[in-house]
Order: sequence, then structure tokens, then C-alpha cells
Amino acid sequence: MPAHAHVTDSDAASAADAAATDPLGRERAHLAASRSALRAMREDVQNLDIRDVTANWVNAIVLQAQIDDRIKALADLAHTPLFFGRLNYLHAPGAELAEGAEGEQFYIGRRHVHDAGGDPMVIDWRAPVSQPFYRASKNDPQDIGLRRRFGYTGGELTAYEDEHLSDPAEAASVSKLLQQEIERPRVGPMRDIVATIQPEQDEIVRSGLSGSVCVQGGPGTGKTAVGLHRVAYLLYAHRDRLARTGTLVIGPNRSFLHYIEQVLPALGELEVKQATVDDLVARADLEVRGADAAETAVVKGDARMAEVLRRAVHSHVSEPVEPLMVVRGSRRWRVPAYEIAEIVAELQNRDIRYGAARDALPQRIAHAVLVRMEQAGEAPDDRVQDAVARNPAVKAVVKTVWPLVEPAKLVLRLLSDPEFLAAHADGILSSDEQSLLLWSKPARSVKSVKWSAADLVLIDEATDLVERTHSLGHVVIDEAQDLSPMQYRAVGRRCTTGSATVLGDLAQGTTPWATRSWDEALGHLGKPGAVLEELTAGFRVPREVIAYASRLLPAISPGLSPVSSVRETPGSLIVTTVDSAASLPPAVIDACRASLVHEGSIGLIAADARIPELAEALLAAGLPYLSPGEETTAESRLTLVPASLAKGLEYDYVVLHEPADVVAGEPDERTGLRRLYVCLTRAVSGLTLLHTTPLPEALA
Ligand SMILES: Nc1ncnc2c1ncn2[C@@H]1O[C@H](COP(=O)(O)OP(=O)(O)OP(=O)(O)O)[C@@H](O)[C@H]1O
Repeated sequence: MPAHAHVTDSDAASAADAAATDPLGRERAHLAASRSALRAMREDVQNLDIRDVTANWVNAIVLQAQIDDRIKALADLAHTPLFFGRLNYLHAPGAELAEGAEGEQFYIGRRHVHDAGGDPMVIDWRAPVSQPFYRASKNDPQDIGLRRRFGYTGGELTAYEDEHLSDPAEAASVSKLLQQEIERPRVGPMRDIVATIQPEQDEIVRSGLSGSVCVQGGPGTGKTAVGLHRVAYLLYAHRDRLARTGTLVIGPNRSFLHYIEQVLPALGELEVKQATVDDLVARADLEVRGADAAETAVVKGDARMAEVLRRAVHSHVSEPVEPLMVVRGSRRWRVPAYEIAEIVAELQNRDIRYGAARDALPQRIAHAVLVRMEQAGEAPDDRVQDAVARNPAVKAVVKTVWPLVEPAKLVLRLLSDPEFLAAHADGILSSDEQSLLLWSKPARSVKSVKWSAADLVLIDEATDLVERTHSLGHVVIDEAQDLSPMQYRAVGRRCTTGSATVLGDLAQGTTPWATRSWDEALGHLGKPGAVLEELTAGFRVPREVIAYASRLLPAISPGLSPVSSVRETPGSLIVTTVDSAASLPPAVIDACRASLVHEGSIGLIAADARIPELAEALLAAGLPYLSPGEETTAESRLTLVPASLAKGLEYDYVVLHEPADVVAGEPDERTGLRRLYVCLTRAVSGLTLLHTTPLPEALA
């Protein structure tokens, strides 16, 4: 850790001396004092003696864990500033906005810091009083006289930039510090953007918990960043509620989740779970060992499957044909079949799960018996009703009329038994679609099946028909455009009582079932009322590169507008034609070496099928490389990326190997071009494209 990361009290004193003369010195003094205050806050927590307040050891462990989390949340991160902005209001904002912080001047930072007297020294970026830092403008100054942005090197405050928003004489200007932040080289996992959230991003970040939001945005427009900051914001604004109900971030694969996993902890949020959709529907007792052909997976992921499953589950309920005879002591009580049928019909018409109705059935039948007992002059109480409900004769009726349904067995039967499938799919799926679903070799048992990922989603749907799925408070779905309708439903049932943030780009959909329209997708998710937002400013890809990649848009997603990049990096695109296939690998190695001369991360992206040979070439050339998801460090900066894993990731310099192969690696041309679009849009500073095979027409 560099020495400047720790400011001692004597440093604080000398900084205070400097304060009188220069403004930067004054700000440094405030930073030093804030650091001391944060340290004191941390020490207060560390020194807590919990022996007197905990009744037993379980209690003590729970409390200690909470304290440890609190200490972690109060850590002073050496390389990130404690505050990054300052607001001077023209008038002291009302108590509601300022949340106890008095005065007109506020420092905005990652977390709240207060002094020994409890007065705030740094205000959390999520507090209402911080909002104008992100939203105020010359046109709408929001009562702000001065907005100051700070520049840092490591943990050291090195610069500041002022905007006098309420001064009509001052012209609006582009922030250099913002530009520098956006252009800072990337090393290691994704970082937060808390100092530079843009107004249109901030509106999404701070939109309320009760509503769902869907964000369409091209590559690098900050969708992932916005989704993660939104979670942090919601946790701040609705801490108690979300602590109870839980939050979840869904991403496309492990390497992507690794890439983003540091962002929320850096914002002080340690409790948010991350998962893929496959994780959500996984079952400990069923392994995914199979894969579906694309056309089969399309049918399995189609929303019509939900109706097939619903019919199949409910087909287990049968019309009672026998009367019920309950023997208690010397008396026999008879309930005719038609009356049981009425009870069953009533339960079927109610909007409750199959399992809940099954659980209710014995009590309903018992009630019918009790009515007869009362008519006969007896005075049975609740205990009698419970006893009747447990009577073997009643249990036997329930078992035949409303049998248990095991979801995995049900799906197994649908996929192996043509007649059973037809009985529930006729009129919903064509016979061709039904044939696609059926396994060529019917399976014997749930354990022996080579379940596919799509099968698990079907089992999850069936499970929800039997028993309601637990709902979380908020779910963020990143790269949502790749979800099938059935996957949207699986996510949707995990936020039925909560809300969702859906992030995606229709042009980057590379699954055979990729989302065509957000309205449709939101319907499947069960959030048809979600607000649709669009982000169009690009923070990753340089203008030249995004313009080149956008030439593919008419073919892959007509109607979508190209991203307008905020990054002007002349010379960021190099397209090299290599004469022979044999010269390509050496040319690729040279391009990697040339990229490594620069600071930051390098991604060598190629069609999945080409990865082994490139790995060999890199090894032979003595260039060590990482796999996606492995953390880049200053020493190890080159990652070899299969095209199928490039989505959502970014590298300072990208070397793209043979675009035609990337296209050819997909089942159809449009998907191939979309995959290529993803690969072309991973670069922050420069893209070198090498090919021997002719480029796709739009790029030639
Ligand atoms: N306001 C901002 N200030 C600074 N950097 C930003 C800002 N918004 C986004 N970025 C940066 O731009 C890059 C792209 O952001 P992000 O990955 O969130 O985009 P995305 O829309 O999810 O992209 P993709 O569609 O490729 O997945 C990231 O490095 C992110 O930190």
C-alpha cells in the first residue's frame, strides 16, 4: 500500500496549515480530517464490547458477524477517494433533503463519514442532498452555486474543477476530469462509476423501488454499471425492506459475474447475491449433462410450454367416482362422490398452487363430514375435524383424486411419452414441435436423464405450479436479451412481489431465442408496466471503432440507433489483411505484443474453435495469457477470449482474430454478425482486426 494512502494525524495538522493559503490545500485538509474521522468510526466499532449485550453464543456470533461487516463497510480504500465532489447550495436545503446535515456545503463520497460530534463530513452519494451533483446543469442549477469535482491519483487529491451553475456569465463546459476518468486504463475487475454517473444514467439509478425499469442500450453505454449502482441506491433508500426480501443480480455466465463482483462491495454493499439463470433453476439432485439442438431448445424455451406444463400438472386431478366412507367409533359417515367433486372443482377454480390446493383438500372433505355429524346432533370441534382430515379413508381419496406431482418426473414423462405430450400439447404445439421435444431414447428415471439447461427451466416452471416460488425484493437482469421466454418467466417468479431492472441490447442477442421486443420480454417477466429507457451515449468504445461496428446494425437489428461515443481516440482502429493463413498466427502475436506496449488490459478475441491453436501460438511465443474471469493484474494483462464469452467484458486493447470465423461459428448469419458486433465493441482504446478470409460485406 503506498504511503499516501494513510494520512496520520500529524499529516492532518500540516494539511490544516496549508489550508489557509490555497484552496487545494483546504480540500486536502478536509480529506485528511475525513480519513481520521472514518478511522475513528471504524475504531468505535472495533472496540465494541459485545459481552454484556449478548445473551448466548449464537447471539454473539450473529452480532460479531454484523460488526465485522460494518468494519469492512467502513474500510478506507487506499486507491479510491473518500469524496469526489462538493456541492455548495445557494440556500441550506431543507431537513428532508439534507438528512440531518446542516449548512450549505457538502462533500459527496462513497459513504457517509461523520466527526466525533456526529456532524457529517462526507455525505453518501445516494443521499437526496447529493442528487444535484449528478443532475444539476446550467439549464437547471437546482439551487447549486458551485459544483466541484475532484481529481485523484491513487488516494491523493491532485486537482479540482469548478462549475458555477447559477452564474449566467460562465459558459457550460465539458469536464476534463470526467473525460480522464472515462479514459483511465482498465486493469483488474470492473470498477464503480460513482464519481461520474451521467444525468440520464442517474435517473435510472434513482428510480423508485416499486417500479420496474427496462434499459435498452448499445455496447458500452453503461447498462451494467447503471444496474449495479441502482442496486446500491435501492439498498440505501430501502435498506430494511430489502434486507428482509433480498436482492439479486443475474448475469450471463461465471466469468462475467467475476468481472463485476467487486463493484457493489466497493460501494459498501456486501450482501447482494449474484447468479446466472442456470444457477436459479439448478437442483441439487439433478445434474445438467445434456445439451439440446438449437431448434429443440427454442421450443423448450417458448412461453407456450408454460401452458403445456400447466395442463399436464392439472391433468393429475381426477373426478371422484366413489363416495367416501369415514368410520369413527360405532358410526359411519358417508359423503357422496358428487359432493367431493364439488369441493375439488371449487379448489380447481381458485387461484392457488396445485400443492396448496392438495394440502387444503383433506380439511375441506373433513368439513363435509363434520356438517353431517352436526346434522346428526353431534357437536364436533376443530380437533375432530383435524382427526377426520387425517383419517386413512380421507387420505386415500386425496391420493387418488389429487395425487402428488413430482415436477422432474412430470417433465420426464412429457419428453418421453408421445401420447402424454400430445394430450397436453395438442392445439398449443404443432406435431413437428412435439417431435422436437421428444427424446429419441425415452428415459427411465429422473436420475439417469441427461438433463439440459432448458429442461431445468421447465422443471422450475412445473415446480412453481405445484408450490409458489419465493420472491425477492429486487432483481437486476443483465444481458437480458439472451433469455428465452421461459427463462424470463423463471426470473419473473423470483420477483413477483418485488421489482426488476432489465438491462440489454437487442443487437447483441446471440441465442436462437433472443429477445425481439422488450414489450414482449417484459410480458414474459410479468412486468408489462415497466418503464422503457434508452441509453445512447457510449463510454467504452472509441468513436471510430463504434462507427465501424455500427455498420452491422442494419443487418442485425434494423431500427436501433448507433451509440454515440464520448471517446475521441484517433487511430483506434487498425484493420490488417494478412496474405496467407500461415502468416496469421505470427501477425496476431505481433499485434498482441504491440498492444502490450500500452498500459492496461489486452483481449485477444477469436472464434471458439480457434482458441486452442491460438493458445498454442501464445505459449510458443512466450506470451502468458489468462482466461476470461481470471483477474488481470499489472503483471498479467493478456486474456485469450473465446467469442462466446466476450459479452459484457472489456479490454483496453482488443486484437480480433479472423472475423469471418467468428461469424461462421454461429448457426446462422444474423447470429454470427451479432456475435461479431459484440466482439468488435469490447475495446476501450484500440481495436486491431486481423484477417485472411474476406470480411463480412458491411465491413469490407
Ligand atoms: N458515467 C460513466 N462514467 C465513467 N465510466 C462509465 C460511465 N458509464 C459507463 N462507464 C464505463 O463504460 C464502460 C462500459 O460500461 P458497461 O459495461 O456498464 O456498459 P454496457 O452497456 O453494460 O455494455 P455491454 O452492452 O457491452 O455489456 C465501463 O468501463 C464503465 O465503467
